[in-house]
Amino acid sequence: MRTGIATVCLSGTLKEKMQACAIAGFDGIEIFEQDLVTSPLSPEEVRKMAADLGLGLDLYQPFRDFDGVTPDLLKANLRRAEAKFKLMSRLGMDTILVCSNVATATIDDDELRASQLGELAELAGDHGVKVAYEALAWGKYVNDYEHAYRLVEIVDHPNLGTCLDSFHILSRDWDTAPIEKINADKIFFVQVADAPKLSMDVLSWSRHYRVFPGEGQFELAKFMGHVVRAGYTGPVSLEVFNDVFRQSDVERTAVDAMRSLIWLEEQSAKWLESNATAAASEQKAASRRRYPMELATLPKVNEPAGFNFAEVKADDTAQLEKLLGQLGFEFEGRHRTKDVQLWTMGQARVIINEQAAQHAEPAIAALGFDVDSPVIASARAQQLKAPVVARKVQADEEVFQGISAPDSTEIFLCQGSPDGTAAWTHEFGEGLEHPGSDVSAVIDHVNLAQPWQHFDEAVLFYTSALALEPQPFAEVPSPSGLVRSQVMETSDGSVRLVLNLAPAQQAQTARKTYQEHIAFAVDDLVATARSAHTRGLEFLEIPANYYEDLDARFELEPEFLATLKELNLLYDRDANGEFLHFYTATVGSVFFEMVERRGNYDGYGAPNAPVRHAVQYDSLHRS
Ligand SMILES: O=C(O)c1ccc(O)c(O)c1
Ligand SMILES: [Mg+2]
Repeated sequence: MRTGIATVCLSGTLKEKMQACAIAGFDGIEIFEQDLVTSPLSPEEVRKMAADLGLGLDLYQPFRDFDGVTPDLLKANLRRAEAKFKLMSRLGMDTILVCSNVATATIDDDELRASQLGELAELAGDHGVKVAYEALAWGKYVNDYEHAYRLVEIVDHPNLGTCLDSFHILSRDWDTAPIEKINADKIFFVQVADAPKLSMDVLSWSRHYRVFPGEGQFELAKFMGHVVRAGYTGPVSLEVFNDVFRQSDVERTAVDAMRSLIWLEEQSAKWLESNATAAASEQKAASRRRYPMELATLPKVNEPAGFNFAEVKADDTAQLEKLLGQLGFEFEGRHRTKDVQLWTMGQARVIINEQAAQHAEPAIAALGFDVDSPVIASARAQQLKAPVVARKVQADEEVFQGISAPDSTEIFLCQGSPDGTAAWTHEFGEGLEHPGSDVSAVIDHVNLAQPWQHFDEAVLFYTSALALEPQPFAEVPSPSGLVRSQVMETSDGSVRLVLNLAPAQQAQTARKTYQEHIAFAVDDLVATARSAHTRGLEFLEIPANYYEDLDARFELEPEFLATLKELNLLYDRDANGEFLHFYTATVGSVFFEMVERRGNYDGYGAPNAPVRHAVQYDSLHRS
């Protein structure tokens, strides 16, 4: 698959964008007109730079408001087009995108449109240019890709084809299956963009909220499957208008973009395999290469089976040790060569890492996941351009395959075991065989705060590298704004990550006010809370108003309600079951949560999240 990206996706100057695209490994780019017009580089210099960087200049765009106009306007439009064709010849480019008219079209007549597009194609032919006609979702008369293609068919000129843009097609819910009926020679270009499902006008949605494939909710693998089945072999190019990407680090965004295409390519191949038509499978039997477009695959991974460990890091670890002890964790010993400690409760393993920078406040530093094969999982992550984390190991020590997540949490791919134990624990203390007390406890979920400019990147990272499934995002009210919250989990819930986006105001204060937490699931939360209370644990104090509201909503047994209130426990219930939980006070940027899931409760106590945010906000501003 030939990969591409439109310069409009990225921040910076045209030169910076082109360099970043080359570093990220794109085959070609779409030059967005604005980027050229505002560049100090001459067209010849751009052409040379692209050649030097090994980047194809695959599409010049956009050319707006051409068709369905009065004769006067047509004349002016053809003149304008010719100027661009001449420019393209200096750039060494041969394909231009012409969008359906949104502003100046006054005549809704396909015959007229076809004759005008025919004139454009003829002129383009004189300059060796190919016109890719694209139906914008908000086009005045042409806003449907099948309509745009009908016009291309009517004109029937070698220099006129169509451009398929997933956003314009999927935002309008157009059926993608008819793409297969399009003559592949007439598909001059394919653009891909994902988006969250939002209910708003489609123009604003397109201009501000597009994201890279895998970061939104569109069925892009299916879209691409139909494109591949149509026989298309040209560039598959990202065209993502996004306010955040346009102000983020250009090289990093380009890598995120490339990751999305590598992942989409694999997903498209997968979609084709599981949606093979009878004809296609016969063809498959006949030859291994079923379609003209070759789709690369990746090392395959299953979703992780569980958390292997969580690691918190601090310069002064005393507070962390105290908290874990009060929660009922046992200190299992120090590592034989590294300055790290192992604490366990049942199968929940927490590493306290003392190798932090001076004065570094406690923070979540790493997460380990149980995978079938750490080597295969690591190979996959690296092919998806995840940065590798280097860890020093001595002889006889478990070699951890590590990658760095977008928020720089280190992710370790560990060998899972059927009984939930971890092979590396013997490196601690006196050579523990199977540490862990007789209580049953596991890591239930981990909640990570994401910097605003890396949230979408994180969703794609965990989806593509770890095979976690993103759930629809929610917005949780907090005293300093709505917190965007997105759950990423395995189908059986054995790994649950919650990504939270701190309100911008919080990210801007000098003090690191965002908080992250690790939640442990136990069988008897009330008993766990009572023991923790006896050991002097400082609970997050829940306001009395909360318990009144709880009673109003759930009509709880008075005794049970009194216990919840006494122990600062939170409660939720839905059709599947019940959820009890409590939070500790925060040390540095970390706090812990203890939960008990009853029945098949599958959530996170979302109705209680605003209470937690408010209490934490209050305690921060009091201290
Ligand atoms: O938002 C626009 O105007 C616009 C321009 C060119 C495109 O290819 C597109 O998909 C949208
Ligand atoms: Mg487009």
